[in-house]
Amino acid sequence: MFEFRNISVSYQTGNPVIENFSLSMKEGEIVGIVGESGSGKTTLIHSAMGLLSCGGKVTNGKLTFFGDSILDYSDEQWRNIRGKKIAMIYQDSGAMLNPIRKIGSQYVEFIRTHEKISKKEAWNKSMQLLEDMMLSDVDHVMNSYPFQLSGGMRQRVGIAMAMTFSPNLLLADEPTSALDVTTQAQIVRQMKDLREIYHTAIIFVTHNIGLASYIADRIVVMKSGKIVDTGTPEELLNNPVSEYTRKLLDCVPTLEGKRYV
Ligand SMILES: Nc1ncnc2c1ncn2[C@@H]1O[C@H](COP(=O)(O)OP(=O)(O)OP(=O)(O)O)[C@@H](O)[C@H]1O
Repeated sequence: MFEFRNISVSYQTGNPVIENFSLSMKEGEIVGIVGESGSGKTTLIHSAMGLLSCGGKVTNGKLTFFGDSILDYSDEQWRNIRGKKIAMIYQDSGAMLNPIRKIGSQYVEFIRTHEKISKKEAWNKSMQLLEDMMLSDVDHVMNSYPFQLSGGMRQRVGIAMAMTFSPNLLLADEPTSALDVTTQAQIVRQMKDLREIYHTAIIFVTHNIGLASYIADRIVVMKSGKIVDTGTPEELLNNPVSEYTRKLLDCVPTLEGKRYV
């Protein structure tokens, strides 16, 4: 469905920050990308969204979406897939919301820029998606300003908006790291449920290999822009190839020899 084939990425400053990275995503698959700060995780998912900043460029390799080479896409082609077929959520997706407009009016406008439906239909669709994210009292949420919601509620709104058009691929950049552990656990569980409802594939970027093991079908460990390990959570937990993965695993708490991820 989506493939990074042997890609390298550089910024204007020179040396590649990602080198020969390959990953092929299946429909509905969740892949966790794990690595320390600066390993290239955000650069990788920005490249998949056509959003590399500051002169960042894919200098080698191919990115394909259902067989189409997206590196050759025009602005118009990008507009048709970005937000609709490939969506993204951030550490604080609420920060993307306009602080002086209520959630409902922003959500309705967002839907109507991509789909020709009435305001009422867009309102009802927003309410349904917020309910899918387990937000209670969605009327209240729709009539609130972003600052009137908690961080966890804003993040749920951001995820609901990203899921609006049942994207084929959701790029999630540390989507829960700004939240307390209880909210983090609830949202990760809900993201797994969303995959069941919408069959969306998810690339879940995180520093936390324990969290990746919980949510992902497959984990890719990155260090300095390169893949150093890959496998199912079970394979990586029981049989890590690289020393770096072993060090990440050492940070996961154990009790009587059992690792608690
Ligand atoms: N706009 C930019 N211009 C130049 N170099 C950049 C730019 N953005 C990132 N880099 C460099 O690319 C490398 C990878 O950064 P990136 O943000 O992708 O890593 P990351 O794994 O997502 O880190 P973090 O977990 O801290 O978000 C780093 O060496 C960083 O300094």
